[in-house]
Amino acid sequence: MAAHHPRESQWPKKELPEARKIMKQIGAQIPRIVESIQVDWSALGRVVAEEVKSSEDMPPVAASTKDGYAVIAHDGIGLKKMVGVSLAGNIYQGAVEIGKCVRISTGGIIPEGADAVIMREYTELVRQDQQSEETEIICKQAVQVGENIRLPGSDVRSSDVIVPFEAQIGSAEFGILNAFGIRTIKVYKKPVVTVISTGSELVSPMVENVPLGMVRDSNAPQLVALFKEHGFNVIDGGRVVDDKEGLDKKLTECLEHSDVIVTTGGVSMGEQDYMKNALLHLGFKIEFGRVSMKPGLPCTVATRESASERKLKVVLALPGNPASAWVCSHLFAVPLIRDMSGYRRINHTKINVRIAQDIKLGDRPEFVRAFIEQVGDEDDGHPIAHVTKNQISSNIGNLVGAQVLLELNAASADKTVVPKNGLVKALILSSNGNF
Ligand SMILES: Nc1nc2c(c(=O)[nH]1)N[C@H]1C(S)=C(S)[C@@H](COP(=O)(O)OP(=O)(O)OC[C@H]3O[C@@H](n4cnc5c(N)ncnc54)[C@H](O)[C@@H]3O)O[C@H]1N2
Ligand code: MOO
Repeated sequence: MAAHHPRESQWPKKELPEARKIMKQIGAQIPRIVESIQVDWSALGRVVAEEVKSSEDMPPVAASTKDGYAVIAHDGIGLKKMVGVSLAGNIYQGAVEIGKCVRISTGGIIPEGADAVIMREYTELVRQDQQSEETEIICKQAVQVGENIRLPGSDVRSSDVIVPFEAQIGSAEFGILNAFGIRTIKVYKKPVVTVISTGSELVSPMVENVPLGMVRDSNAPQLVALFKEHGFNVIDGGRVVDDKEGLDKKLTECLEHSDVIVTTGGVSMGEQDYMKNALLHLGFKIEFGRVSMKPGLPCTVATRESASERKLKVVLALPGNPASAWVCSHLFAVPLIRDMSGYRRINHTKINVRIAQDIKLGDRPEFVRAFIEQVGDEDDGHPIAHVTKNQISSNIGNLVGAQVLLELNAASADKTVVPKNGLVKALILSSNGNF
């Protein structure tokens, strides 16, 4: 059987920029879906599909920005009789007149007649009653009209935009939506992503004594976790053995409820690598079947038209090596899913870093896992990056602690090494939705 197995890949190697362009084109073909949700914790991280406007002024009335006394500015320094208190949540109903004041707390409503607040620190207590309530104070400093007062609408005016179209709901947006009592909001619906591990050697991570030749499935937990970190709607689709019928069945089953499927394993040259054929058999178009990058050479992406609201199903069939699956997920799956979820910025932020050691360049562009030294180089401000453990793509240890992916070119005739302290581009592996 193996003798008939091809000795060369039929899939042309795409250059990385071309593969990225194809991913963008796929994203552009998929319509974004709008849904209405409650403004509760589940709204965090969602992308807003409408411009949210305020319905009222904030603050609604003039309020104090300091703890002190509401006074009339031109009344000047000297003795003031205290006629009442205006605490946050407790309105003083009377009015302030010349020679009088009202004790006020930060956020308290400015009483009628008053046009300034003098801070407590610039006053002196003269008299108090038997209940220790202040009755007379001296203002030791003059105040200007409007001093320590927030005017109505000085924060937000009625009909101002409070959360812009396509903003992501983070703590600040969540806060302002709550400040205005907005209970429902239109957001982009998250695509459903299913992760499937393929491989006849795989056993559950729960297995204590793994038989020789078998391995615990770590790709599915790793990728489900990565997608959860990004706030995606992800399902663990389980494992399937390397077998044509089994793969067909599993993919067909998962396609029913998924917009995107991410599989690992079975995409290279092995005699049991059926994934590409399974996709072709299910009517998918292979958009690319190899990418000139390390790790991730056999990274495969396929699409098929669908009658669903997204109009297109996408399968990212990633290599089984743990580092390859993880890096390809960052580079291809995360930006596509972010795109489908309505994010404006879908790619990782790139920064320049200095490398802490010589790095030998390979025959393909390479994404090297690295961490950033806490204290940057104070001479020029570039963070210093240290490569994590042995970078071989079958290793899993090099992913632990990785904060950036160093983006290195392939070696050329005149450049085979990036020397220590050399500057290289690095992708920040933040799961922060703002990227
Ligand atoms: N003759 C060639 N051989 C290989 C080539 C090639 O071009 N010609 N490419 C190599 C590259 S590059 C990669 S990457 C791997 C990818 O192979 P597959 O995607 O077919 O992956 P598998 O063979 O199924 O598995 C590879 C490796 O990863 C382990 N694995 C798989 N799934 C999991 C999982 N869910 N959890 C943990 N570990 C997993 C698997 O046991 C294998 O050790 O192919 C090279 N070969
Ligand atoms: O490209 Mo593979 O992912 O190097 O081992």
